[in-house]
Amino acid sequence: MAGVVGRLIRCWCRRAVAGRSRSALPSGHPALHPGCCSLKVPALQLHVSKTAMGASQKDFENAMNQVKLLKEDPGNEVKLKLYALYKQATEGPCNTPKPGVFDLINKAKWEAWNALGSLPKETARQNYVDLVSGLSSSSDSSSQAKPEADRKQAEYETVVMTSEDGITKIMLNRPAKKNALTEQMYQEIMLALEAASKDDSTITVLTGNGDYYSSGNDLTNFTNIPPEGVEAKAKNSAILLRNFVGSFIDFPKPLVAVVNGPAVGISVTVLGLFDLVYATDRATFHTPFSHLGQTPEGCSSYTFPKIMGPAKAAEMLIFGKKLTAGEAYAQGLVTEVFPDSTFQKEVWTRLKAYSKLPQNALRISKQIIRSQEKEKLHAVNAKESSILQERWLSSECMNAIMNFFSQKAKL
Ligand SMILES: CCCCCC/C=C/C(=O)SCCNC(=O)CCNC(=O)[C@H](O)C(C)(C)COP(=O)(O)OP(=O)(O)OC[C@H]1O[C@@H](n2cnc3c(N)ncnc32)[C@H](O)[C@@H]1OP(=O)(O)O
Repeated sequence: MAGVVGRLIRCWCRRAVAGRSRSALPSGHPALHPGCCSLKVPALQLHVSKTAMGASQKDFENAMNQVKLLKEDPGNEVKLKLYALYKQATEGPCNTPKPGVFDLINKAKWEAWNALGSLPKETARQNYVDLVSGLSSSSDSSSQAKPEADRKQAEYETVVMTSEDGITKIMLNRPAKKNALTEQMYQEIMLALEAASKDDSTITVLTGNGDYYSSGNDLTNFTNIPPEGVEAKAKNSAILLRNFVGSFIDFPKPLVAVVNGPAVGISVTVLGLFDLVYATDRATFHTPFSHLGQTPEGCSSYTFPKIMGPAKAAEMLIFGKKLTAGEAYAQGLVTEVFPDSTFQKEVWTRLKAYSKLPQNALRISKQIIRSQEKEKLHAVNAKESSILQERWLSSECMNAIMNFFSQKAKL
């Protein structure tokens, strides 16, 4: 089914990007027209309410025009994201009924929009502008050489993305909150990964700013309950989680975690989807799911037993044992541990050398290794997300989160 949707979306979007339906364009946003698709859906006329734009209306309109000028097809995932961010920025949370199961294109569009949950309009608008600027800079870079300077890519609020020496670095940037992952941060990491997958870099790195790599899911994510209630919140969170982990499963380039400090929860479980995990000897690896009334995610219910054996995986994922960097290395979760004093220097020297290797050979080698299990990983991700959707409604989970905020029950 996904293949069918992919083909229909590619077809639907091709005409939009090629601008063949440009004449149907309302002033502003490109119409997304089904083009040659066998499945006929009305051309999407997106009208922008002036009041929805706010202060960055000019940037927003410029971004919409930039989409029409893109030299390269950014891929259907990105086009669905553009569509979703546009709707969120102009209409707010998804407010239409879910299309029928056979209405493949509109269902894919609806799911993309719905996955943004209660993302504020202003954030959606900014993310739209950032995504387009990332696309424009990468399509420009394919046509002209840029000095090998530190090129700051799209502006995000919770991550910093830079590209230099063939390496795109995505740095989690909420050090005061131990880089806890808010809903906005999940979205921005996905957007940054999408941009990194399309830019001219060879390797992509995820790291943290400050003394923590990441303390995992921001527990305040469970406190902003929308008017639709906790069930809707759990459902939207499960969609967001599945999309987030899916971004790592599908990432096409060598992906490296530079674990600069302690790592908790989902920031640990997705490590099984990275190609290299370099850690400072200060780092620890903690997956306290039972403690929080929750269950494993990030495909760790499958990857961790494969990496470290069922007994060690159970000790981490079921019983919440916190590993030192040395233990994580011994169990195969970490590729190499470095002394904290020389960690950054050693790791970046090594990565700069790796980034000089033939780009396509690196990418194709990764694909050979990862493609054998991609379908399985997506199935595991779907299962884990649906189980967590239930767990988040449990009293065990709600009590654990209240404990954290009332007594600051630290892990
Ligand atoms: C869309 C949903 C997807 C969900 C996917 C499922 C994911 C599951 C997980 O990731 S489970 C793991 C969740 N993480 C935690 O439970 C960690 C909670 N934090 C702590 O236990 C501690 O903060 C610590 C051990 C990480 C660090 O302790 P310490 O060194 O003493 O620092 P502070 O506690 O003072 O932290 C500074 C500041 O940051 C706030 N903070 C830290 N981590 C989180 C967090 N995960 N969520 C929310 N806030 C966090 C902490 O409250 C302090 O804030 P303050 O300065 O008091 O305002």
